Amino acid sequence: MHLRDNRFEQELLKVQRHREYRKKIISNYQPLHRELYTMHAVNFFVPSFLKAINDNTKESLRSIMIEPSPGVYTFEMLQPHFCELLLSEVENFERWVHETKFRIMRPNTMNKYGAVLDDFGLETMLDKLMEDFICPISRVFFPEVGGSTLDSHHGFVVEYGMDRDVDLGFHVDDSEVTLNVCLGKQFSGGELFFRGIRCDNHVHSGTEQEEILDYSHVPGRAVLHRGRHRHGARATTSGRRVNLLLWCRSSVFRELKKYQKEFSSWCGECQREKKERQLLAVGATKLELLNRLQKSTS
Ligand SMILES: O=C(O)CCC(=O)C(=O)O
Ligand SMILES: [Fe+2]
Repeated sequence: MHLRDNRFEQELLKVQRHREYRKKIISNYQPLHRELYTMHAVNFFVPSFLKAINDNTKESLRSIMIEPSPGVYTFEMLQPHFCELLLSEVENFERWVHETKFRIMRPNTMNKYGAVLDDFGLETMLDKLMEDFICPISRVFFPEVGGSTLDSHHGFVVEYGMDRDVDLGFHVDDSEVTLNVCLGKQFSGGELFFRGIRCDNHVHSGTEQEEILDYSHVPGRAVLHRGRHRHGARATTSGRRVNLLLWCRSSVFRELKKYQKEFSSWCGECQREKKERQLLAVGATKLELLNRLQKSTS
């Protein structure tokens, strides 16, 4: 068997196993707040957010946004009541996990706590959230990384506190666009820090002064950024912080990226290198012209 076939088989097996895992949870876990499992926009979102999405113009979306650093957008999004319900649903799920001793998968390798919302029945609702409420925004603000063609997601909550994860290391997300909304509860610390957008080749390169941003989470308030925007979360020093994360992906963008390797217009370092090459080229042309002028006048 070819290596490629083998890898394909393994991938298929993984998908099948995950499907079984999900089925097992969903057929055994009893949701506490059924109203969370289908999209009820009026109950979920604050009126300013709903209006901007309904108007669906660049201006209306801009009007609810703050952009504290290029490429990081924050806006009021979730109603306090929705945050409370989701927090209580997650607690209920965790109680069930504890009581049944079900071995759950964590959201990713960086977290010891937290839960994948897609795994216990919230996938359809989160798909709608991405399609109808995030895509209209990312289409306008992140078109160069597939913001208009988001077609799959990974939805989860992260939990920080003294008896949970404390902080989150510097990383990039496996997403084109990431939505991060604070659900509560009461906490201090836990700031998000950003350090500029980078492609695979430049992910470890230095940071420019203007790329540095520290953002303090506010319950109900969303942060939207490119997955390739380098970031991390500082220690939550007291209380408990829970955030909803939606890593949104575009298969179209991922396919296109394979054929467009040498220059990523969205990477800060690629842009700087391009500018430097242009400056060098301009300098060389000037020198050449000067040489010719000198020759013709001597
Ligand atoms: O804790 C946070 O707010 C950041 C979480 C995050 O960046 C992630 O899970 O990818
Ligand atoms: Fe992240």
